[in-house]
Amino acid sequence: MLELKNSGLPLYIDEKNHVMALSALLKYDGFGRKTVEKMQGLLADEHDLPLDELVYDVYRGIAYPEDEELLKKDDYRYDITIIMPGQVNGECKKTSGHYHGWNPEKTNTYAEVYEVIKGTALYILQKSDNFDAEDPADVRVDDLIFATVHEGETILIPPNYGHCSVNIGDGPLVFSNLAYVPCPVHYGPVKQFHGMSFYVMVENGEVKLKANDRYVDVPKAKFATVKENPHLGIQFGLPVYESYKKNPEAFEFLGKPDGFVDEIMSMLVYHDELVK
Ligand SMILES: O=P(O)(O)OC[C@H]1O[C@](O)(CO)[C@@H](O)[C@@H]1O
Repeated sequence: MLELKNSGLPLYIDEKNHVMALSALLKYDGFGRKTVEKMQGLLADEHDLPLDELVYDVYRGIAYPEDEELLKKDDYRYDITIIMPGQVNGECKKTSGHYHGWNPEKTNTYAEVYEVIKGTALYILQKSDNFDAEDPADVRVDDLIFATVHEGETILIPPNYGHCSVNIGDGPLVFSNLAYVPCPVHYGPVKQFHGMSFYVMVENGEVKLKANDRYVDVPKAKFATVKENPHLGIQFGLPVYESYKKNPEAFEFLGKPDGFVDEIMSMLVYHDELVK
């Protein structure tokens, strides 16, 4: 068992099967598992799929019992996702991908915190102002960012961006999320197009992006890494769980995205090409 030290919590991963173990000091609400079978309709190449192969596990609602009241008051939830290593017909293992719903004012959709605890993540961020169009075929992508996040770093998923997490490392990808519980989650606009606007493949050992032709007029992709922002509670080396406990007010942007969009976007650092 390997301790997931970057989480700041007593969490462990079995190095053989990548299943997580939690200390009895922590409580958690439940566990969800996605196999290749459940990812059908979202993958780049669906010929001869290894249906039983594991893609990712999500452990929801992790907390120390004494922190439950704080999390409940703010309406936040702390979860851990483990995306397995490897590819499915050449495509890196990934989550389903979804868009968050609007805030009550319909000015912005909700943000989310993703902290990479182990491995390397590529987050596909695609902005769509009409992700909830009556006819999902009308959905257009207005901006596209591939953000690479390394172990020990954290990304804020900006409001208004659909997102999908991809494991581009050699081992398992373990990341936590701090999310606003009332946030609606929309899977339809991603499923309609059979995934996000690009698939992340491995060809001859190299990570390659493959356009999903079902989308039209996708803007030129941008490539990014991330930087810290202590004002929003994000300091690399300080686990998100601890940072939240120390200063819960810093995470106000989760439930109230208005007024934070530019600051969140400014945490992305742009590059000319995909960062590995
Ligand atoms: O399979 P789903 O529902 O898209 O969930 C995958 C991801 O979304 C989250 O629920 C949060 O956005 C994570 O816990 C998880 O990584």
